[in-house]
Amino acid sequence: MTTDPDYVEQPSNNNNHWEDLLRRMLPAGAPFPDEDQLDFSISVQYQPPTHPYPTTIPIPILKNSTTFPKPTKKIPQNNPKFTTNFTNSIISPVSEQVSDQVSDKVSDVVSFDTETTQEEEDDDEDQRRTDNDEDDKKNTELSSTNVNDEIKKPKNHKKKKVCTRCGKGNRLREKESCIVCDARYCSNCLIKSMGSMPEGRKCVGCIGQPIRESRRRRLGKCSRMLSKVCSPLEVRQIMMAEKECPANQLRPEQLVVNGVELQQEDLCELLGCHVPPVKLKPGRYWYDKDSGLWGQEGEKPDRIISSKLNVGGKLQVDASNGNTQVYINGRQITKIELRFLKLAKVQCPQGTHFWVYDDGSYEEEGQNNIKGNIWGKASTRLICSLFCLPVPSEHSRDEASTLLSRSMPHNLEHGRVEKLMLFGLEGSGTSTIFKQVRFLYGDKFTPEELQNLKLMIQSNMYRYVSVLLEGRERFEEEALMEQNTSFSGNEDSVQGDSKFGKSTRCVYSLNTKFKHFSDWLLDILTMGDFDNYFPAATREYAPLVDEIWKDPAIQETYKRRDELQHLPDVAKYFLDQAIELSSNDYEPTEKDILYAEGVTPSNGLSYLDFSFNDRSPMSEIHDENGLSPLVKYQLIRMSTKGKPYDACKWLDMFEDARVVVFCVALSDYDQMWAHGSNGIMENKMLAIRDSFASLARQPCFADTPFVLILNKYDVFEEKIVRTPLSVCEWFSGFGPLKAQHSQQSLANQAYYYVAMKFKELYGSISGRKLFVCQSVGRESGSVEEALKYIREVIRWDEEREEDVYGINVNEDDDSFYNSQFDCR
Ligand SMILES: Nc1nc2c(ncn2[C@@H]2O[C@H](COP(=O)(O)OP(=O)(O)OP(=O)(O)O)[C@@H](O)[C@H]2O)c(=O)[nH]1
Ligand SMILES: [Mg+2]
Repeated sequence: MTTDPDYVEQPSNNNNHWEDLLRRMLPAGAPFPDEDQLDFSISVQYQPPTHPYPTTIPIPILKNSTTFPKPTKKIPQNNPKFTTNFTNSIISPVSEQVSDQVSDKVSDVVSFDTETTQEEEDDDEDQRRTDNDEDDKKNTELSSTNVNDEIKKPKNHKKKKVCTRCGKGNRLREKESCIVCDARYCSNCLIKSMGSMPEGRKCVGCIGQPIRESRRRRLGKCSRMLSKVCSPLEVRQIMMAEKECPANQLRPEQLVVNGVELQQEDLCELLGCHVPPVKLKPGRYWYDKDSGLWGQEGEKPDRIISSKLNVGGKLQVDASNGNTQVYINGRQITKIELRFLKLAKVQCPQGTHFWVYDDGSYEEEGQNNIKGNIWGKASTRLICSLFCLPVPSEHSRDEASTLLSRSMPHNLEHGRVEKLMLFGLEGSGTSTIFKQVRFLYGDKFTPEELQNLKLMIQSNMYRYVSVLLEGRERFEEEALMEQNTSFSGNEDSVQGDSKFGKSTRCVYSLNTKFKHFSDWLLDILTMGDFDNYFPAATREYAPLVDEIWKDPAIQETYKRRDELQHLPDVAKYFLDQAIELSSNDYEPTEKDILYAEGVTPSNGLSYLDFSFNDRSPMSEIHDENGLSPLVKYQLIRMSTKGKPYDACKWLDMFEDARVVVFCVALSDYDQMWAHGSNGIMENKMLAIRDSFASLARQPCFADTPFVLILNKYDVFEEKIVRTPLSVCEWFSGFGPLKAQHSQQSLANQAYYYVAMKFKELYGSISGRKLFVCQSVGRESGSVEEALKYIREVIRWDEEREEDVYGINVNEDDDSFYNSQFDCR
């Protein structure tokens, strides 16, 4: 491919430039893809050999192209354009012919760049003209209905992508838009049109005017374009002004509390109290003055604010639309609250009327007898937070007053937590990914945790030995039986006792000196006494374990590990270092912890708070000191041990999850799995497919983006050359292109095929796009890339939401296209 030196510098000067470049990347004769058909929802990881920081980026799928994708393309290392995360990325056009092998349906799923119709364009013209009115109307109507249903996506947004001031640029170029009138400006015109931005991103003529409500959620959130145009200090000042200047604040008439519209003094009281409802949007709310519970009208409580505020009307019995016949301070509570109360062991038969005070103490109405404190136990606070019910912080008042006493109330933004739900069938690697996230971004392991991990690792070691010893017994029996049935009287052919013409030894026969230990260990396991001895006796038997592990009979047994249930491949890793792991001063390394089984519960919930600590332009904006990122994440791992998600009654507690991540071990396509209560064996990938489908059908995740992690790519790559993908009947249509034989390219094709099968399935269930990335759970870099991909998906989803209002600034797309430009 030829290089055009001008193009990197001035891509925006020529609207067709990217097309030229793209055309050059396509094989001769391939039809040129329509930009609306680009699909970023499959990610590949590429690790260039000489680059220190590999990156995952989404690959655009170019529909209607006629050739199979070339898997990767390199970006020149010395390209000055790439100083961001994407420096080391690759991007390649991927023909959706792969998907055509699967079905055309996928192309029908909703994408961010939806096709437009004339009717919709006309509608949109009207829409735009009346948009401000509509915002206002909405504010007065204070509707809480789904915005997606309410407002059509503006269909002339291609026109809008052009800079309002200079008229230049195409839809792929970044724009920043005015938070009042939505006029868009390119980087050259931004400062000229918005000046010093004393009220944030507003055209000079819009200063003083109220913002569009649809922009409220993004107030104070910097875009990449702004951070390129202004210095970090300026960005901080502009963002602070945007969030805090009076013109951009809510107006009292936009809020109705307990059926009564607020007055200015009510709003002041509400926002000025110790614990105000942060990030308040226009709407109708209910407020329980006695407990401080606060929620949207018709919804469960959303937060706990200061009690006893004199705002709004009287709390109505049906304020939260509950139907449980249990009442708190006169309000009929919702099902979720009732479930929580039951878990918190509060007796609440139907008809109970509770009186709950702002410190959490409660009593039954009329009994004058405090029965306890609802939020008293740490465990109930945890359940509460997992159920998305508000939790009063013991220090909430202190915290809030400290925050308020600081000059920067935007610190409240620290409260933003995005929940990432991680699901996957047993063996998919969710546990490993969870641990990797903790190593990458979470808290360090405390000495106590390390001590527990050490004991767990030591116990596990004895479990592995016992599985091997048990398997050895079985194999020995089988081998001897076989030898004896084929015994033809030739006594020389067998070793051992030939007195009765029977062989008594074979490759699985254990050295007699281990016999006693072996019998004892298997006995205590059978009797359920294992935990009484281990890990306490670890050190005592460690030399023996070491010897047994090296014994040829055990090594022979290990060779047949595929036939041994409950023997993970990490057994070798730990048994190889049995002596070291048993010493007194052994401390688990990161790798030991990563490989250790049982660190996260394999049945139930675990959660982990983290934030990205990378400081690239792709990462979130940071606080005023530039130290900690403002967006926090909570990774919630939910393991159901194969139980169908339909049977998980707790799932709807996570309806506010920001993204659902489903992890699949790609290498499971040839594995068998006992399914259902009858234990019938079936291909594991079919079980995974059904499990994934059942999750995708959950109404609570109907609006949540889904990311599929295709994990264990390393094992897959190695396996695919030996075992065809089509051993799984779901993948029987896979026909790899003959021209590409290499292991990598075969694995790559198979990866896309599997991804498209899942996308097709998800599309048919939800009508939406599934995002897919690959990973190797044991490699931290790979998990890091998968996480960044998930973060991008969240951003896209945010922008999609905004696009519904016609304010998509399309920043991310631009970066990807830029990356693509450089694939020469
Ligand atoms: N080779 C390879 N092994 C992996 C990968 N991801 C996880 N593993 C291993 O696969 C095994 C199963 O992974 P786990 O992390 O236990 O996943 P899980 O079974 O979903 O989680 P649990 O239910 O807690 O057991 C472990 O031995 C991991 O070390 C990977 O990408 N490549
Ligand atoms: Mg496991």
